[in-house]
Amino acid sequence: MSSYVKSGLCLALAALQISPDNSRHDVLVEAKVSQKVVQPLSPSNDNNNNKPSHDDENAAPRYSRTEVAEHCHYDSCWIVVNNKVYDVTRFLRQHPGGDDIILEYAGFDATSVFIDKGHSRDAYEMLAEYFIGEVTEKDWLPEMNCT
Ligand code: HEM
Repeated sequence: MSSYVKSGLCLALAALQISPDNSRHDVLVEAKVSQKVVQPLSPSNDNNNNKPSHDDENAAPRYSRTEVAEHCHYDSCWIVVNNKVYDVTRFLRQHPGGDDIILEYAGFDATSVFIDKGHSRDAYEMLAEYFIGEVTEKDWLPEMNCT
């Protein structure tokens, strides 16, 4: 698939808020259908309780899921895990599970798959190195437990 076509596809799926494996879609639809605001769960730090403050000028950059979806390429690969945005472009070639498996989720929410694969503590620590910001509050999804 050409990168031009893939870009378009990523953006279209992002507009519909659908992950490649559809795993996080139900959560969002359920939250919207029940007209409940998704709990404003803070993207907690892996050390926990480092809640972002809106007044904090040094707060991490915020990205909408549509912005994240633009980074769905080998040359620019962002993923979301628990409402945090990671630029894992530099890591693709180092990934023990191969680059393809991450690229499937490039531009998308990879929370379920990252956690379900049972990554080690080391993997979580590595992930933290690629943190670049947080998802904008309107696009937050309920967090999943990492343990
Ligand atoms: C995007 C979703 C991802 C998927 C689906 C995925 C999947 C996998 C799989 C299947 C393995 C096992 C490889 C094997 O048995 O040989 C693995 C291992 C590993 N992955 Fe990922 N991975 C993802 C993202 C990441 C990210 C973003 C990082 C860190 C920045 C990472 C770090 C590691 C590490 C360190 C291992 C070695 C085993 C461990 O320490 O847990 N992975 N991954």
